[in-house]
Amino acid sequence: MIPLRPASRVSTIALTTPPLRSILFRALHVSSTMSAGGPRTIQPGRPPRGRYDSDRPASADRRTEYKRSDRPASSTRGGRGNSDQRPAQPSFGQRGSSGSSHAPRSEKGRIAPTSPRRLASFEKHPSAGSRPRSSRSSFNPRDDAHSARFNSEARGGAPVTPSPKFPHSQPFQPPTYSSPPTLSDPVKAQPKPFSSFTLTPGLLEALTNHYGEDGKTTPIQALSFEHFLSSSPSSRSNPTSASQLPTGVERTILGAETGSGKTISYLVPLFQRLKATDLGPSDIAFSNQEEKALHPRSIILSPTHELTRQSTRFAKSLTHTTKLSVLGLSNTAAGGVGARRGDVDVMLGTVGSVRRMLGIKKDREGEEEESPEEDIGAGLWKKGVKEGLVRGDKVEWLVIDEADVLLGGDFQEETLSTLSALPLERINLILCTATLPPSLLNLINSHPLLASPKRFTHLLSPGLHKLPPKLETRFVPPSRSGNRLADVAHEVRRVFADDALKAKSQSQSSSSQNDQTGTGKEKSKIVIFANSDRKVEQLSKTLESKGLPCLAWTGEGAHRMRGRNGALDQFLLKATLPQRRRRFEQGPNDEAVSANPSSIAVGDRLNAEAETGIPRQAAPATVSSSPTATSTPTTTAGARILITTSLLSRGLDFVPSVSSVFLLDPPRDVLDFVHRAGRAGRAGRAGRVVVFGLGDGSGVGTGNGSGSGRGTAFGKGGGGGGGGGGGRGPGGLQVGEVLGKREIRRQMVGGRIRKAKL
Ligand SMILES: Nc1ncnc2c1ncn2[C@@H]1O[C@H](COP(=O)(O)OP(=O)(O)OP(=O)(O)O)[C@@H](O)[C@H]1O
Repeated sequence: MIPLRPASRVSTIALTTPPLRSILFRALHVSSTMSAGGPRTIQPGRPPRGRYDSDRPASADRRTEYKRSDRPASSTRGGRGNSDQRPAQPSFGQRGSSGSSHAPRSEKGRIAPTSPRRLASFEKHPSAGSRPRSSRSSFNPRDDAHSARFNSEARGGAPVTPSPKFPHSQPFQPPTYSSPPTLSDPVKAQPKPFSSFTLTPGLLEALTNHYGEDGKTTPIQALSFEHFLSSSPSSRSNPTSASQLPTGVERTILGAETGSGKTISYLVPLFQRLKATDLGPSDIAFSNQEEKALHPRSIILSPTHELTRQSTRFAKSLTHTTKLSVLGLSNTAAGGVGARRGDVDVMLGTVGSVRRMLGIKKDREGEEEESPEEDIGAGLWKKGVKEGLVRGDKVEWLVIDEADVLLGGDFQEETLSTLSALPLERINLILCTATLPPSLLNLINSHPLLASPKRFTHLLSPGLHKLPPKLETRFVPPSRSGNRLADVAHEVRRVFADDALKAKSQSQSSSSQNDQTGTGKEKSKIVIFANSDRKVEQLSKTLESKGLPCLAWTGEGAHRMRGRNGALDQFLLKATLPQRRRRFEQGPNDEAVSANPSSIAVGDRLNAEAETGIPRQAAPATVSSSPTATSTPTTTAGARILITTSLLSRGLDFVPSVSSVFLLDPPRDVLDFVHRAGRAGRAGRAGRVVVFGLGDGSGVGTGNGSGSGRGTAFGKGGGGGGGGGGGRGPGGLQVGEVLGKREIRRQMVGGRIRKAKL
């Protein structure tokens, strides 16, 4: 008899745009109720105990499954996804039954099968091969009551008060805004055709290329275009008249849920307005020194090099017919940065690289001046690009992408020092964010650099602080074996099997309709987030040992140190560049990488050999991008699993085949959850997020008075957000562990912050 996975281990709830504050409530609540026997109070410090309904040990279940399951390792090798291929975009805001597009739902009391073969037979004979749940788990009215409450809330009903039986069921304080942000009028945010706005022909053409003739704005784009493009700067009502800001200088905050098209919402107005104020060839008379300088007209700041590279490429794809120059400081063609002179219309970079390019020295109390190598992602400094190369005198626009990160936590000081080096009083400022914590609002209302002399215009999508509409959430409590890494491997296979079955049925239905094949050709992928580099390494080794090739991507990883995204190509969506630009943008190795998936491995491996001196035959299949790892850095073309940290949780647009996001560790806070989960279900697509380990002994930021002052909800500084349950979990993982602000920054920047010698 085929051993089946106990049904009670996974609970699935179709989410339809729930308010943030109940997400983690549900996480703990559901995981508690999922265990047989009803709810249990979470006890900090207690090790997790998973429960299976059958007497069969979990390990026996898994062993059998591993033996008989498909091995994606062999089947995917060499089959790299075409990340350049832009899929048909589903229209935004479409609601669908999220459950329908994912794993086949078993009837109540039945178990979802876990391999394609079993799934196929399950579809044919739903009653065969499944067994009724044990009496302990066959039906838990609390689950249903919970789902009903939750769905009612999601549909706009009154917020649900957490059950008093669960003291930790609402671990995060709901945001307490001193003056709550006002969401924009949903009528104004209605999607409109791009052609209904007065856009320059080149921009309209580029948008049409991307999203088709009948392409429409998303809500945040509608709000932004309406605000920035409906009239000329001078004719717009100018609330700054009582202030010191020159007429027309603006302060705007763009807030919208993840994957809702915020990048276009600031790029298009920016390009349009730069075009409007374009004076032609540089009007600056350079001194000898300045001749070597770059004079950007706009700067876009991001937290990571990966995001900078992706945004740069996207910006270039939008401007190729508008004759605006775009320069990414994180490009692989970094030599080009040093070679550039004079005006640049749009310059993109991490806050670290822009700061250094502006010639700002860092002066952190208690720390040594960081070496340029700290900011390793771009490799600029290794390539001899000089500090102080950029002048801020011509900057008209400044965009801070992921503003809640860059203006909060450990990035704040660095960002503010960068802003202070620019003539902010005459620069239009756009803050862009998917989460708007009170701390960010407080900062922009009170910090002299930002608050004075005018308030910000808030353009906030009605969907702000909601999960993408078609994102489904699952919670996987600790298994009986207590080995979370093995649980992840098990769930990976389950998800791949679900997706394969779905793709197969889609392809069958399309072939019967059109006598064609071709839907769902690309195999699904999973992005797994862990809270530390060490866990990324641990998990990648475990998955590798179980025949699941993966790419581990950490801040100090070898690929990153070479300043390239090549190995990530199979996971990241890349805007298509015109041929001639592509040649300029990509070095010879990158060109090869794009042209031929298998050449990723060759190109990177040769580089790795050159840099590390380790011969390539020693390379294992798994990519290990951490310098601390014992394995040789290489790449796995065709890997379907990406394991990473907060580094890739912000802003990055993953390929549509990334169907699922796994959270290995309990999310640090609600913001962390929203951003990590938001890497799936983008652009109105269906997706799922699977959260592991929220069961007994776990807890996230429950404010247990640990006094660490870290991991607090919604960026409110100070205590209250301790380590939750704090139980020592399986495999040496700390359950309920929270990340410090500094750790987040370290993961994103990628270098070590050295302490001053006392
Ligand atoms: N009007 C549109 N129609 C269809 N697809 C769109 C539209 N605008 C943007 N997209 C697509 O939506 C995806 C997400 O866009 P984008 O990365 O800008 O989201 P975001 O809101 O910045 O997400 P995050 O908060 O995670 O940074 C991209 O693949 C983009 O091409």
